[in-house]
Amino acid sequence: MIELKNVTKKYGNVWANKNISCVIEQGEFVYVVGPSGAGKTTLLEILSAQRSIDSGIARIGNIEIEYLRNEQIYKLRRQLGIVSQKDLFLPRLTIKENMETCMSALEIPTEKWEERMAEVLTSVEMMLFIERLPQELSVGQQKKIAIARALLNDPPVIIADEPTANLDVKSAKEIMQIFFRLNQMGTTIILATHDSTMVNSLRHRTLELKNGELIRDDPDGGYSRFSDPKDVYVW
Ligand SMILES: Nc1ncnc2c1ncn2[C@@H]1O[C@H](COP(=O)(O)OP(=O)(O)OP(=O)(O)O)[C@@H](O)[C@H]1O
Repeated sequence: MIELKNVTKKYGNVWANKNISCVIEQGEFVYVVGPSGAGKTTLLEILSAQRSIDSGIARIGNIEIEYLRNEQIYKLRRQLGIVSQKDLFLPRLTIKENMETCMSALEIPTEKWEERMAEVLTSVEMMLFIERLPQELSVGQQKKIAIARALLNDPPVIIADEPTANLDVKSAKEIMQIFFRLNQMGTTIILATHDSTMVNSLRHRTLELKNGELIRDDPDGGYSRFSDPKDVYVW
């Protein structure tokens, strides 16, 4: 379970997150929506222990994020799958070498590397691309690799920040199918997006932020109460 109680984060005079409270249970699929600058990335960074908070309480499991010492933060992050807005790959290393670097950091035993890498890359249909350099892949393919990398430690929770940004509809659907499949297998998914059509098409609980405040926590989902019901993708 993830729990936020009156969480606040300010940058100077800007309330990036203001008094946010919510509980996310294991196995939920939650969209985080809102206009640019609403505080989505800040919220996801708090949930993944990448950002400190000014006040309130943020808990992942029974771990209180604010009071973590450094090595505990490192341990906690290793239990989360994080897909950031900008996926950082080591540009001179192949996908295989990038994955190996990550598995080394995660302290996965070397004898398990090949099997683990094949498992996660096959799950996103990218096994054929392991000898390529990151820049030799399309944006959508890089995103799939980023998801595969986030799966290496088999995390119970995946936090993804706009994973379909800058993708065409077909690629966006493919990426979302991966998240839906993972969720069906029990993984908690917390996913920030601007894609109102996606949020309306496959409805899940939706947290809507505006000016740093949580203005809607809707278990029935949908981008907005006022959104056009015809505004959906055909799957
Ligand atoms: N490191 C920072 N320093 C100063 N202000 C910041 C910083 N990070 C975010 N902000 C400000 O906090 C507010 C929330 O930003 P955040 O990136 O969380 O929004 P967002 O909803 O993710 O936006 P987008 O959809 O454009 O990615 C914005 O006003 C932003 O300018």
